[in-house]
Amino acid sequence: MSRTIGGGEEFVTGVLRIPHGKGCPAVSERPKILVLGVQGQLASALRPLLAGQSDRRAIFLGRPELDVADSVRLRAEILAHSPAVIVNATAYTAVDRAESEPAAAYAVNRDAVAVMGETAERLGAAVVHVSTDYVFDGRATRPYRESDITNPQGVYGASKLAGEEALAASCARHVILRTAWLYGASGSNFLRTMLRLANERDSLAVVDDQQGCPTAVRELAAAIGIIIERIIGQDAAFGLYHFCGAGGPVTWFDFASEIFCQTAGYGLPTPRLERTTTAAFGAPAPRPAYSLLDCRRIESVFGVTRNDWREALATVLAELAAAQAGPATGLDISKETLG
Ligand SMILES: NC(=O)C1=CN([C@@H]2O[C@H](COP(=O)(O)OP(=O)(O)OC[C@H]3O[C@@H](n4cnc5c(N)ncnc54)[C@H](OP(=O)(O)O)[C@@H]3O)[C@@H](O)[C@H]2O)C=CC1
Ligand SMILES: Cc1cn([C@H]2C[C@H](O)[C@@H](COP(=O)(O)OP(=O)(O)O[C@H]3O[C@@H](C)C(=O)[C@@H](O)[C@H]3O)O2)c(=O)[nH]c1=O
Repeated sequence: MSRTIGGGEEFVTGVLRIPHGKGCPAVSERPKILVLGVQGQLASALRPLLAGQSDRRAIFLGRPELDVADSVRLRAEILAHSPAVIVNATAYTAVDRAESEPAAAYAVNRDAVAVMGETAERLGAAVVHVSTDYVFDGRATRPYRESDITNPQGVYGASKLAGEEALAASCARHVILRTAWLYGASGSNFLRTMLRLANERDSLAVVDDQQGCPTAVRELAAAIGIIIERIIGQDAAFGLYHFCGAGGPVTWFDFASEIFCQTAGYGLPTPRLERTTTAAFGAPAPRPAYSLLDCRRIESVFGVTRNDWREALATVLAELAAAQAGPATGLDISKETLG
């Protein structure tokens, strides 16, 4: 099976082969980066980033061709590709659904990560893994540091913490990046949910008692790109890092307000926003009331810079507008495009 997805890259039975230019090292000599995950927010943001590196080979493997919960196949695929670096961009991210599907959440968020770690250790490969602010209980009064005690409140956060622990136990060289409130121009995220709901309703109630900071997925991908380079250059400090947008804390209500403030500039209708509470909203999964991440460690060790979340949002909206340019507004937020 062969089909083309975005930017002319060829997608062959689940393997995305990144084209390369002249004068590059032979294909077999280039360090291979195996990205697990194809369609998700992070995998989609990593694709153009890794495509720009002519001296690396990047392979994307994910559903439907590879189910990472199939541990036998996952192990076999990693061994067959024998990468220098594995980036795990798969996860079970349905926070509310995880409460009633814990086995499915743990299969992807813990067990698959354990297999990635064990297999990487056998190969001498490094693993870059992504985790979440939802490993914390939200009772802090200052940004969470990497050394702070975890205490997840829901199944999703608990399964992600179990994945962190499984990777650490594997003894593979690894970097775990905890991030928060990820969003981008594509995929399933709060920004796109807000734009879709604004198409359907005149008013929206949004919780104003959970504090954190939105993170543009393209910025997380850029940080991962820097970390991959340092790993390949044998210059990486492995371990646990926090990474989220700068300028927080804000609430989901603040995020929604800023979204509609900025999209008004594109001539889009602005729904009336009402503040609500987590209790009144009544989502099935508990979420931390405060989950701002202290990101000084990744800034100092890897030189990663972070943008103010409002500026990052403006960039993402411009990207969305460019990708979906409509003649009238420049930003097409029809139900069809937002899914
Ligand atoms: N989204 C967020 O707000 C946040 C995310 N994170 C973490 O960041 C990382 C990236 O998240 P993000 O890109 O947003 O997540 P997405 O939900 O956008 O993508 C996850 C991807 O994993 C794939 N996947 C799930 N189960 C399997 C499986 N069994 N086999 C193969 N692939 C599978 C999904 O495939 P399919 O498309 O087929 O479902 C999907 O493409 C995750 O580790 C997540 O926990 C951390 C903080 C915030
Ligand atoms: C759609 C909607 C949500 N909300 C609330 C529910 C929830 O408390 C908050 C965020 O809702 P969402 O369901 O979009 O986001 P949620 O699934 O909680 O997002 C989380 O995803 C996982 C994967 C993470 O790792 C976290 O960092 C975080 O980004 O906003 C409203 O108040 N009004 C609304 O109309």
